[in-house]
Amino acid sequence: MEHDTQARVRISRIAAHLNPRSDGFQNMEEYSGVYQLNCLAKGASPGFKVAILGAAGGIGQPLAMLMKMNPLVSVLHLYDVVNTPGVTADISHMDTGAVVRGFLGQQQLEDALTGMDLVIIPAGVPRKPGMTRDDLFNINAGIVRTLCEGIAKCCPNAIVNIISNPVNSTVPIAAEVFKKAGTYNPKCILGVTMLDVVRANTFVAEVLSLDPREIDTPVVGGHAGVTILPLLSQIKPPCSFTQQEIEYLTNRIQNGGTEVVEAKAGSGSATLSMAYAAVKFADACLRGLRGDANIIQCAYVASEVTELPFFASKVRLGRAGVEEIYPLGPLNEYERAGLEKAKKELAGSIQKGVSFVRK
Ligand SMILES: NC(=O)C1=CN([C@@H]2O[C@H](COP(=O)(O)OP(=O)(O)OC[C@H]3O[C@@H](n4cnc5c(N)ncnc54)[C@H](O)[C@@H]3O)[C@@H](O)[C@H]2O)C=CC1
Ligand SMILES: O=C([O-])CC(=O)C(=O)O
Repeated sequence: MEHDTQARVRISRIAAHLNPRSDGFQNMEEYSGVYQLNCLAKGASPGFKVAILGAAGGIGQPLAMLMKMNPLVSVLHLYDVVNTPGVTADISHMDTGAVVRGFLGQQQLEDALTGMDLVIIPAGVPRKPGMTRDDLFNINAGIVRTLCEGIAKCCPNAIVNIISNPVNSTVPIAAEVFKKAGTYNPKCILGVTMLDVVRANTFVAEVLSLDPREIDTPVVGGHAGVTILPLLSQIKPPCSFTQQEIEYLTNRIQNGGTEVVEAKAGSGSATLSMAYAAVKFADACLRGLRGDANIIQCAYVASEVTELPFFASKVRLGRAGVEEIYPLGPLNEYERAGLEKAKKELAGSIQKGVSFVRK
């Protein structure tokens, strides 16, 4: 009995230390037992602190699970406006190093963000068949703005990975929010276009009967329709295609998201492949933060590669976030024509995002 009481006191102290405002959970009474035991079971291992905003969603849940498995993560904060107690309790039982804490609702956003090194944002509504990514703007623009206001206040130096669509506009929205707050660092805000690269590698490997893990396809521009521009002429190792294969691959990569939206027939868009891509990208950001050399990925960032203020291209990730942005390299005629189409659409999406915050 005596022993039990002492153990309980010790557990509460550790829980309070790890999450001093844990009483914010709406269902904390039922939840606290699970949470506190979890905290006692694990100590924080050395590594990075990562928050996922939208952690209870279709992308958020598998993303949270995969980040819990990442040895570079010591603390994982799961934030959403619904269901985080359940998701947190569930994921916290995984016997990996990261300590998991859940945060529910706007009043806990600041606690979720304080001290974070990397913030990943998959919050917002997904597409249904017949919609474009831009059709999500009206709802998702406001969500991303609010979340970025929190980041600008609580962890202005964190690297931010933006998944919420339309990425072509939500990244400019984030930049404007940070500018308003006086904490804008263009090296830290990255639109996640990794799924386009993942798809490109998969589809190219299918066409050439190769292992997708051996293929590295740069995909530049943005993340919607014609703004997704795969540079098949620059694949490593070099590959050659017929014109018919080039057109098939470009079209399939540009419409990969729609392919999934239609197959899911109203129940959402890509979640599992997106979580995989998001973790691949987040892991690259963390390895960059750790100081690993030569971490190069495609991302949609503030850029001078074209005349547009934002553009996706290969970037080198490091301790400061985006440390170098690579030029597009030599394009063939087909890619040059694609670039012109991409830039035209991107210009409008960027302007729409900027005006949303400035208005
Ligand atoms: N960048 C990319 O390559 C991709 C982007 N996406 C986008 O990711 C977003 C999320 O997709 P899913 O996870 O499938 O949607 P979902 O609807 O399954 O999950 C979204 C989650 O966001 C949460 N949420 C809503 N408002 C919030 C707020 N203010 N703060 C925190 N959380 C909030 C919801 O409660 C929900 O749990 C969509 O906008 C989708 O278009 C999806 C696939 C690929
Ligand atoms: O297509 C969508 O709406 C989701 C997305 O961005 C993708 O799967 O690439």
